[in-house]
Amino acid sequence: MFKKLKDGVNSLKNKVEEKTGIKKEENRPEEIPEKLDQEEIKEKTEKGKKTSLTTKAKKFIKERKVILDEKDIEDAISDFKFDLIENDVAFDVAEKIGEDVKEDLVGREIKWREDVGEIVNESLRNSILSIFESPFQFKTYIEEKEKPIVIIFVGTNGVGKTTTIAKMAKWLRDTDYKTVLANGDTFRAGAMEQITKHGEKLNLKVIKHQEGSDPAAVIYDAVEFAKANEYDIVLGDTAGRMHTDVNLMDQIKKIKRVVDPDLVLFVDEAVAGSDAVERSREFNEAIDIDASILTKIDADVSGGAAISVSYATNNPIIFVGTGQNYDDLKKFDPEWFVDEIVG
Ligand SMILES: Nc1nc2c(ncn2[C@@H]2O[C@H](COP(=O)(O)OP(=O)(O)OP(=O)(O)O)[C@@H](O)[C@H]2O)c(=O)[nH]1
Repeated sequence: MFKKLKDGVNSLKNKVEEKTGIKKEENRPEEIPEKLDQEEIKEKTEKGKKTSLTTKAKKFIKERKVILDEKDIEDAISDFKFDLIENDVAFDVAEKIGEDVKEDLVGREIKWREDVGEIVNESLRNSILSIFESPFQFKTYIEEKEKPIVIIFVGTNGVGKTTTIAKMAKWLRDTDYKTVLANGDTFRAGAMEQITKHGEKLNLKVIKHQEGSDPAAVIYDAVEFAKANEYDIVLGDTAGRMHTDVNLMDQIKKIKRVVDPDLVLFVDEAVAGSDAVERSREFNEAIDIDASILTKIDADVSGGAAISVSYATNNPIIFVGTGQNYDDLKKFDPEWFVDEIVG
């Protein structure tokens, strides 16, 4: 998973390693050579390696440590930012990560036995984890919040909103929360059928009105139903809409006004890459989302969208969709994500 991003990280590590002149552990001699082998320097220079590398190596062997300066890593960081952007990391996010890593590495004293790759890894880990940092925990929220909790799902067409609602509904049902579904997608005939089928399969109540009716009224009715029947959770589906469609964006604002949901969850597909990032920004601006869910992470995705959606909305990603079955919804774990990329 996330192979291309991993390649970018490895390339950054190799470049910084090369600049320090500190060899990878497996290539390192047991003891520090007393003096630099002049033949080796000559050979390296002749092969076209930069003089700065040999100077650095010479200095290192003499002093048994290297202090990284900006020019040592400038090019490597710049190439890395480019790799990030190529892998769906938004420009401002790539800038932030590049600057964080640079700030952390410049002036760093690296000693003989230290692993340069590991030092770069740590810098990257800290920078990416700081983007995902959030006090919000979905499970705790559901446990502690006054019931019924009303959650609406928003996003563009076909990204997996209804499927995600069904997956979440199953998990809530299995955790003994009384859950009702609301079909706020009155726009598309198939949508009603789709959510009704999920309701039947999961043995859950679905509140629906006829096609073309006001979606805000449907979800409002579901909330009233939940209150009257002591349900815990209302999951409201909404029609897929492009953030550029003013009328439909006005409609979702109305749903938010009328229903006053506890949580607005933005759903998008990880495969959409930078488009998902742009959409998350626009939806957040229009209706102030609380968290995101990225679907289709099981497809061959670059992974950059996860970092960028979180940064662009300043909100956590709480779940990822990992397939088309009911159990294919996993809690998003930033540590897992960073381990996948950085190793
Ligand atoms: N591989 C994979 N497919 C998914 C995932 N989530 C949803 N899908 C598939 O994506 C397609 C669209 O899903 P829907 O749930 O209908 O999407 P939607 O956002 O409700 O669509 P609209 O109602 O048109 O806006 C379906 O074929 C789903 O099975 C996932 O995590 N992985």
